[in-house]
Amino acid sequence: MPSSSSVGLLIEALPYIRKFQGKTFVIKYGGNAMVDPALKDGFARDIVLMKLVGMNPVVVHGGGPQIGRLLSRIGKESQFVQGMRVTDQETMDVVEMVLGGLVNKEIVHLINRHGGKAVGLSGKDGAMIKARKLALHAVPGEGLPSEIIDIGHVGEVTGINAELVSLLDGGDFIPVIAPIGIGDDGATYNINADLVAGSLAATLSAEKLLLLTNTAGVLGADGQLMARVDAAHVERLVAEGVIHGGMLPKVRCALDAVAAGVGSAHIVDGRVAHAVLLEVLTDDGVGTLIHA
Ligand SMILES: Nc1ncnc2c1ncn2[C@@H]1O[C@H](COP(=O)(O)OP(=O)(O)O)[C@@H](O)[C@H]1O
Ligand SMILES: CC(=O)N[C@@H](CCC(=O)OP(=O)(O)O)C(=O)O
Repeated sequence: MPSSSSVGLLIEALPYIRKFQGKTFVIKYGGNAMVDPALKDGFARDIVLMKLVGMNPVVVHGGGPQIGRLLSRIGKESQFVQGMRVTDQETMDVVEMVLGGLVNKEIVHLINRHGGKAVGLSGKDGAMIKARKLALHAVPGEGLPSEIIDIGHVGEVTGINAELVSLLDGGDFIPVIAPIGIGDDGATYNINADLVAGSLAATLSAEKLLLLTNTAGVLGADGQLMARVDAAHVERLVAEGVIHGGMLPKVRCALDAVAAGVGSAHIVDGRVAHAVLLEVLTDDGVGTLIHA
């Protein structure tokens, strides 16, 4: 017998389930949030439940730590500039193997084991993610000499062909996407998963963009969680160095997504059990809301 408190939770979820019928949610599952087997199971069940009650979850995954582990096994150090992995040709091969292979299939398998119908794709499938070489600009105070920094085969999204994603959504499938892009020149690009999630959310006019990571959300100068933050405040925190590293692409893509019409963007603590459902189906959101 469910207790009255679990019935209360279901009743709390009801208006959200009605409001979000048929709506698309882009959920970025960061490599740092894929730590504990119970949490991973919880994530998969959240996604399956969303689909069963009529929403369209689209998963974009990272896998930075998993890439780093394989690189170190072949004797290669990981190096990051502004949260982006410096990617030579050998690193690009490892990135494609780990993201398109291991991590993608692990998530697909998890979702399917919990009763979903997940299909794994990389940006090469259906020519989905078009990219060009990222022009990374030096941030003041970083001590780097040139205006534009060359970090190798790192890409930025130039276009998304979401036809395949829409087809899968319509057919009851759950797309699980690895952030690999293709250039006009045929080159393969390593793209930060946050940036792919943001662009995909904008292309699909998503209701929400959720970025699951390993912090409570965006922390301010005092180290406290910020419940909401806007564009001007983000730029101040970046200039002060309070937002740095892996949080930079997150806040930037979240701002771009809301500016492009995505309903809302949230940076969410993936270490909290069922963080996705807590954000989507309850009155108290978790993490930081990024608004224009
Ligand atoms: N202001 C900030 N608030 C929270 N985290 C921050 C902030 N600035 C930098 N970070 C860093 O960003 C990290 C999240 O980015 P990243 O490691 O790339 O995660 P993911 O693998 O989930 O994409 C945090 O663990 C933290 O170290
Ligand atoms: C260019 C770049 O940095 N690409 C990332 C792609 C994976 C990713 O984004 O993983 P997380 O979300 O787990 O950090 C990388 O090589 O690590």
